[in-house]
Amino acid sequence: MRRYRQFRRDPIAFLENTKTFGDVVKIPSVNRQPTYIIHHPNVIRSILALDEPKIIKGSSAKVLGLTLGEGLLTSERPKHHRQRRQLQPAFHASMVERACADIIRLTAQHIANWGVRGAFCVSDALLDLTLDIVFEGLFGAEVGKDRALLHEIIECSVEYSATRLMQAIPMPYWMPTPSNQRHRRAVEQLDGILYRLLDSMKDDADRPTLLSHILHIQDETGQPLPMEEIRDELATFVIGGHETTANLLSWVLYLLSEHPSVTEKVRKEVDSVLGRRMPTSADVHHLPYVRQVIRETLRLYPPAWTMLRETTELLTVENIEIPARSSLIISPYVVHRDERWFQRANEFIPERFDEANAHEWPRFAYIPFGGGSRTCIGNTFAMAEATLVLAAIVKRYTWHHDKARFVRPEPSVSLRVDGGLWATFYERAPFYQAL
Ligand code: HEM
Repeated sequence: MRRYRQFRRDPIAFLENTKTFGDVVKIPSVNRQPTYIIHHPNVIRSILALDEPKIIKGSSAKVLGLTLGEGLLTSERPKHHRQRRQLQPAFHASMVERACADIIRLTAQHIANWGVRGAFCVSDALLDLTLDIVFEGLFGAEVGKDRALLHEIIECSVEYSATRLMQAIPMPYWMPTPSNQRHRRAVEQLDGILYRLLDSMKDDADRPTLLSHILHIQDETGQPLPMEEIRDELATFVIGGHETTANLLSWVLYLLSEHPSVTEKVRKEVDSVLGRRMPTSADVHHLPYVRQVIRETLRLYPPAWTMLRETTELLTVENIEIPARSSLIISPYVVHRDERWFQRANEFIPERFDEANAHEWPRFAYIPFGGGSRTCIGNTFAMAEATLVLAAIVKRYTWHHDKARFVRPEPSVSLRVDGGLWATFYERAPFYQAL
């Protein structure tokens, strides 16, 4: 119980400390289900990719499922296989390319007044931007008058899920506790917004977006997906697809503000590639240093800081036996900072991702987007989005974060900046403001 309390108080420090006990560390059970913390890339590979038939998401998916239902993130086999097969084509490079136009337009609108605001919470501003990008870029719809309510609903359900995921024995969901009731109300409101969105999109389903792709999916008998399943996918993309990228961008802005020489290199690249013009989707692949900065930020502050699994059968890997019905915790945050795979692991060195350098780490030592059949379906989209948003910000502004506020990670469902990142932005010379 003492260990469990330590975990709840500071999960990241707890997970990091367990590294000193080995590559697979067993934590005694508080609910008759032993927990194993996994630190070795080979064991991670086995869990995420090689031994998938013995692994499920289990209770963590059930917790997130209270909000997301059985969408792609929370479903189990065989439903997950079918959903992945149906949804994968929507994430084709051509869809990402089409969405880039929305990303660039929305970024220009959202950042337009950052230079006259003084210090503000840029993490909140990024959440607002990435929410619009999911709605307009992926659904072809506007957030509209539901914006404030939607942020509130998402915050309520994320907080609720984060708390419940950390509880060894959570209160049953049917009990009318204040937090259960608040969560139920939030889910009802979310349903209202998503079903209204679906209603309004029926006549516009021919625009090539992720949403229209979902609306056109048919089963073997030619039937469309049930409305409840479409709702679950939309909830998954809204909640899974915006805070992760917003948090990533907050951490990028923080790290750049702390590392002026890296910022200078980024600025040089952005200025030389874009000159006076706006970024376009083609620039995503012509800004290699920007992408290295993003990859290195994903290493140090991976938004998905843990991945949770359960065994359904005995798993034997690297001579270690993990019994059936065990909980498994993989922490990209901890694995990414392991000196065995990354030299000067706690330092921000984007050059380690330079294509010219041989990447010497084992494949599953760098897993910001997971691995195996449950790899993030939005990874290409997220990388394109982060690259374009960062390029647009760098082109127009310099900034520094508020050093009076201590910046540290808050491990919620994804890895936030605790209290949000506060920063002041300054317009660069007009030549660079062509956005
Ligand atoms: C920086 C941004 C992002 C990060 C770091 C990230 C990370 C991840 C990770 C680690 C997983 C695997 C979770 C697990 O195995 O338990 C995942 C799954 C997923 N992500 Fe992302 N993600 C990001 C952005 C996005 C975006 C933009 C979308 C949607 C457009 C998205 C949609 C999903 C979905 C639907 C899944 C479930 C995939 C499946 O189980 O088949 N993510 N993400």
